[in-house]
Amino acid sequence: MSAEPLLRVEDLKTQFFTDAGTVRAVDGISFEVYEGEIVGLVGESGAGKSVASMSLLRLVESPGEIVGGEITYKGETIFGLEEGPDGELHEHENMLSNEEMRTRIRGNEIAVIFQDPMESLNPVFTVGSQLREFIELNRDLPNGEARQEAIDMLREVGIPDPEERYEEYPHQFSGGMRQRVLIAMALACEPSLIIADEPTTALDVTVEGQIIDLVDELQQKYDTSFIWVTHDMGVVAEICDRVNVMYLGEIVEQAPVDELFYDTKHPYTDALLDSMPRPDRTVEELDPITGVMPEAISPPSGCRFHPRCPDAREACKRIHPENREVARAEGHPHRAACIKHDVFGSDYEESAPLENGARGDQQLPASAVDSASGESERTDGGEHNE
Ligand SMILES: Nc1ncnc2c1ncn2[C@@H]1O[C@H](COP(=O)(O)OP(=O)(O)OP(=O)(O)O)[C@@H](O)[C@H]1O
Ligand code: NI
Repeated sequence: MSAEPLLRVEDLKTQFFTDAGTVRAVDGISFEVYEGEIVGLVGESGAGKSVASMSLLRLVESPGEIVGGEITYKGETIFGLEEGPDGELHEHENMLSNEEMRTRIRGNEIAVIFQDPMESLNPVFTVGSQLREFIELNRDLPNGEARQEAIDMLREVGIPDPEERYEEYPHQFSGGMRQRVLIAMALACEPSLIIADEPTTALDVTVEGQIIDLVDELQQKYDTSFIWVTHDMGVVAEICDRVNVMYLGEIVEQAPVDELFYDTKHPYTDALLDSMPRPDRTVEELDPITGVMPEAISPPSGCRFHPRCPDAREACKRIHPENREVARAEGHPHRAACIKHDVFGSDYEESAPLENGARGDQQLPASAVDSASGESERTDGGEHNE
């Protein structure tokens, strides 16, 4: 890609320091978002999708903390650590201040839409007044114009009779309509990037479809980029241009959406796709993923997916693969963190297969806190091929 990405995330790590140990919720993820793209973050519950999203806005709360990596947005440093002369890690000197994040970035540059609109809407104020106040706070509009702008925005997101609905309270709106209000609010400051964290998960399929169509339409009109968080591969297929598949705090596969679906490179992505209802398969053919995702507090050694992976071999218990480019498609890398691919140059081929599936659940004991980086060989020592 020649153009600079809007957002670049490099080796981002976010951890929660709990009594039970360190939760490696986001454990070294890297991805980019280019202008006008809808980029998916997909994975099972607990994969780290929401923590990753909150990290991008620097909204992680104690006992959580971003402990490593770099987040760059339009060339500015949202987060960055660098080694000082004393050998310790320090925040970049040009890292945006909390004040700048609050006044300049959040809402204005990067907006967020959550799953539950009632968390973002105050039940005691009318929808219109909340939208108007938000516009007043964030945009420099002459008196009275914010109201009109709010009504226009409600119309824009497909709310019928916006003048009347302006005066109504959130509980008078259906779930889908409330989600439209949040989209209006997110769009109100014309941000360049919107992070949508499972915004349609609570809605029924028909309403979900309508919201997705709306977002598609608005995205084309305003050329806004999106990070779309979901556990649903069907939604990914509908809306995303490129996709990041997350498993236990890591991105295990990254590719343009068609490439991901038709030339899948990671067994976890395969499993997600097999468990998804599709028009070309009957319900009986659905194949739920075996086992449960282990805790981020004690990830398995080697490849974190190996205890559930149908392709796992002995080497997978030992080698912790980084997300490495295995192909290119549509001018973008197709990356996968799986040593069965030749570019890893591992002994996968010669290694003995593991009998997964038959063995059920093979989680490591909880005492193995932090075992992942301590005991595994990593593949990311030097030979990057990008
Ligand atoms: N406040 C917290 N304290 C401790 N651990 C946390 C906290 N918040 C999140 N985690 C842990 O971080 C990991 C990632 O959680 P996250 O909410 O990002 O998952 P997710 O992919 O968004 O899942 P879901 O689909 O359920 O929303 C999980 O192991 C979770 O238990
Ligand atoms: Ni989440």
